[in-house]
Amino acid sequence: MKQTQNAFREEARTMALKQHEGMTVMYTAMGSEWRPFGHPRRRRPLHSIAESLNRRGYLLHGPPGCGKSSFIMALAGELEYNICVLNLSERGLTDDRLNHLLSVAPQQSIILLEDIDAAFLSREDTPNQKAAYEGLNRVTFSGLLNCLDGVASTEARIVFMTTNYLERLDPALIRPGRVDMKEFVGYCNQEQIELMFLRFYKGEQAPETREEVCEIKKLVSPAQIQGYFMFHKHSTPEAVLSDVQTIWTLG
Ligand SMILES: Nc1ncnc2c1ncn2[C@@H]1O[C@H](COP(=O)(O)OP(=O)(O)OP(=O)(O)O)[C@@H](O)[C@H]1O
Repeated sequence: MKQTQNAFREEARTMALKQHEGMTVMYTAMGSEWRPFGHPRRRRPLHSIAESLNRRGYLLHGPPGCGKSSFIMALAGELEYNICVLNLSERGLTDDRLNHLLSVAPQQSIILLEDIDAAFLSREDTPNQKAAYEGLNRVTFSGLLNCLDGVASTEARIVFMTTNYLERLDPALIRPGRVDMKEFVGYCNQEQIELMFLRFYKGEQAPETREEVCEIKKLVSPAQIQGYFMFHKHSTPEAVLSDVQTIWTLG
């Protein structure tokens, strides 16, 4: 019986080794032994290190409701990637847990760190706030940087961060190598307003209403326009047209 078990184990080991041929397995120390950690990674030729310097992380910044998350959803759909969302402000998320989660995140996935500015204290916070913060079990800034550098070396993962406040981010977080592309996602321009109205109203009462919106010349987000559409789902064209000002006050 024992012999059969050993033979079976040996065969499983050989099969596992075969399966991971050409792959680099990562291990972590658990007590006194090493255990495989995360998914095996394809062996990395040296020249790929230089190549990958160009494709590590992306930062989308801009006012709320302008489409940062929607863009990432659409991109994931297009690439057939999954999205792993992480809230760094979550209580109990320590450096180790973050490191672990990033290592075992499914392959072909976008790691999305939302509202990255909210995860750390800014220099203006009071000593009281700092003390309260330090008492919590949380991710440290240097822990996050290490984790990000680790993810960057794995294949088939893309890191996206979003924030409403670019100016609150520490330059170390968004330096090239960690964030290689920063993109501002802002309020609607006239063309976008037109497109949204035309799509929603299929041309019916669209023209006058969108002209009204453009004429007001106030910044408007796609989320605000969408909220307005929802509010007026069953309204008459006259009501839609007479109520344009509420785009900025609804919700
Ligand atoms: N370009 C767009 N076209 C149509 N709808 C949009 C567009 N951008 C955003 N929306 C709609 O606005 C809502 C909010 O968008 P989203 O969550 O992507 O914004 P966000 O920039 O990520 O906001 P926040 O900074 O608050 O997280 C969603 O319901 C989305 O459908």
